[in-house]
Amino acid sequence: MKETVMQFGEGGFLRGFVDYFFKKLNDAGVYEGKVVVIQPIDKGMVNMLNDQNCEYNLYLRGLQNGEEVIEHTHVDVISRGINPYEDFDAYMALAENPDLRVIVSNTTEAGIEYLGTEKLDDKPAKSYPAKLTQFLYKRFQTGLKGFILLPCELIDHNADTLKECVLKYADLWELGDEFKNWLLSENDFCNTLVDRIVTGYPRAEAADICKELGYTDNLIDTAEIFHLWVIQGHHEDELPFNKAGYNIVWTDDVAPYKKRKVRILNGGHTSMVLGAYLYGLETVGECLKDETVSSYLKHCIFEEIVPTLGNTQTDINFGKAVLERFANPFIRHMLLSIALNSVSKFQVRVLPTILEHKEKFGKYPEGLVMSMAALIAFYRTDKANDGAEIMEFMKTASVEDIMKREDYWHADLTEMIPMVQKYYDVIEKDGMKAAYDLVLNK
Ligand SMILES: NC(=O)c1ccc[n+]([C@@H]2O[C@H](COP(=O)([O-])OP(=O)(O)OC[C@H]3O[C@@H](n4cnc5c(N)ncnc54)[C@H](O)[C@@H]3O)[C@@H](O)[C@H]2O)c1
Ligand SMILES: O=P(O)(O)OC[C@@H](O)[C@@H](O)[C@H](O)[C@H](O)CO
Repeated sequence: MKETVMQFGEGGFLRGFVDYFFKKLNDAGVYEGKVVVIQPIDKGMVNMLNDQNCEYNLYLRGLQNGEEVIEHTHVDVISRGINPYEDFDAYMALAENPDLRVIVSNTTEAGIEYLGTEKLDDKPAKSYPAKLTQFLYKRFQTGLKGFILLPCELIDHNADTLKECVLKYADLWELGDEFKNWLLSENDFCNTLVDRIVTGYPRAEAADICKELGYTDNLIDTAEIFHLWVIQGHHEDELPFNKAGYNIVWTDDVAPYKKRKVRILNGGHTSMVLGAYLYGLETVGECLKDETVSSYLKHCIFEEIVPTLGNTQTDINFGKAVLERFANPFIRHMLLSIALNSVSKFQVRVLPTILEHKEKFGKYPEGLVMSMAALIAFYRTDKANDGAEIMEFMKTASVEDIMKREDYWHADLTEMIPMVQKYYDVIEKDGMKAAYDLVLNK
């Protein structure tokens, strides 16, 4: 089968998300094309992929309407893996393939960067955008059609940032205006938002799974069933994921989807985990099983976050899906891992809801404000994990001084100090249970 998709990255996320969708597209008979995988950095796993004919088993596991569901897919949509550090020519030769049409990537939050130190004739250039520029320039020279680019990196405006980096390399390497015009007019850099928890290789269960399969698979992948891929652009005719039954949204603006996801899912996590840890729990699953903490989470999501967003049916449904996802018995998500860098997460994921709630309803939301007090109490413990300065300051500074750190919160929070102080005192004197009860009017 022809190769139509080039994928930068061979990690668990892309294999449990993008490759799964292309596999299902092919199976549904609405698309014909394989994915060729490029290893973005010199140390990687394309050899492992090639060693097993680029096939692997993916297990999607979770709750659907309260029932445990497991979906097993033997993914065979990847044609081959190329390591450009070992075979740069094979990588560049792909530019001459007229069938190649889509470029996807997940190079972590660090991958889309402009270094400015590489040369056009490096084999290959170091950063992902530089490698991509080498490739796109070759494509331009062939006179073939441009690409649909779907970066999956979890950074704001992922495609715009990638395009900016490529344009900078075009300037650095003096590739000319004609190339830059082609880049802008013949290629569509689509911002995307990806949402699926991919838990990767199931170390503890792998031996049993291989026994059942009857062969060794070193690249077994696991993920939740839920998926959402929002793509800013309109290529639904060429990539008819929806016809294959998947929740891929083509839109003119990815921003509202991102806001919903960050405020409800990530905001739900960040407002819950610090207090829940102080309360004595370890995982998100335990929180959902605990009556007090799950009531608190539901209160934050459905009484505070969702109403602030606008209380649309879509917001409510997303909130319900998040509860089911958090309760997924197959995922052991540690509170302390979510707690990493909570100060900046709180500023982006929770605080905007608190401030908008006050603006919209004239009062601060009790549950989320309490979570700020819990955050301060958590940073007094030795479990906090954040920048050195933040940890040192947060450990001993007064609630008032912490609230006044506009460099942390990017807002003036003076008005909120008495409320946060009240909850902080309750947590310190009577413990988390008392703070939860106060929020829930018990
Ligand atoms: N696992 C999830 O649930 C999930 C969900 C959504 C998004 N993500 C994001 O995906 C990323 C992790 O992906 P994964 O779970 O497949 O992990 P992984 O470690 O299996 O894969 C990481 C991939 O990124 C590449 N990479 C790493 N550093 C790079 C760099 N500096 N430049 C270019 N490429 C680089 C690696 O070569 C590899 O292909 C994280 O950034 C995470 O935020 C993960
Ligand atoms: O990955 P982080 O540390 O930025 O945030 C922790 C979680 O909120 C996050 O991993 C979610 O589970 C994920 O964003 C779901 O798509």
